[in-house]
Amino acid sequence: MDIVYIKGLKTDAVIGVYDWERGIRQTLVLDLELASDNRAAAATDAIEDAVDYDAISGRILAFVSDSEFELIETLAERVADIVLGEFGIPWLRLTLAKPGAVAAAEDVGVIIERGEKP
Ligand SMILES: Nc1nc2c(c(=O)[nH]1)N=C([C@H](O)[C@@H](O)CO)CN2
Repeated sequence: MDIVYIKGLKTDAVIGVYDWERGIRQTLVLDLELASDNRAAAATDAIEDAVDYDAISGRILAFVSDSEFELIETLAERVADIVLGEFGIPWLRLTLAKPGAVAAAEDVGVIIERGEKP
């Protein structure tokens, strides 16, 4: 199994459980590891045969920046659903960080793995 990855994908959204969080936008940072078989793309040298990290990044940014969930768990799950369902990715590991949420921590977040490893 090969990996195509996206690291440090940053945007902001309305996210949080507290009242004061519902009226502001906060930074979110995503890292993704996407299962792939890179040999097909390498053989043809064609983007159609590759896991297109640019297309996936754009879709995620559009979704996250429009979202208004309370929990980062919910947002992470929805992003995983989109990537698995719309891009034919069989397995992923997704890290969603909310830097600044805990003042004394560098960042906090969740890590999920979804799908089946090929
Ligand atoms: N496991 C989680 N814990 C907390 C979350 C969350 O989304 N998942 N959110 C908050 C608050 O919104 C926090 O980010 C405010 O600083 C607290 N704990």
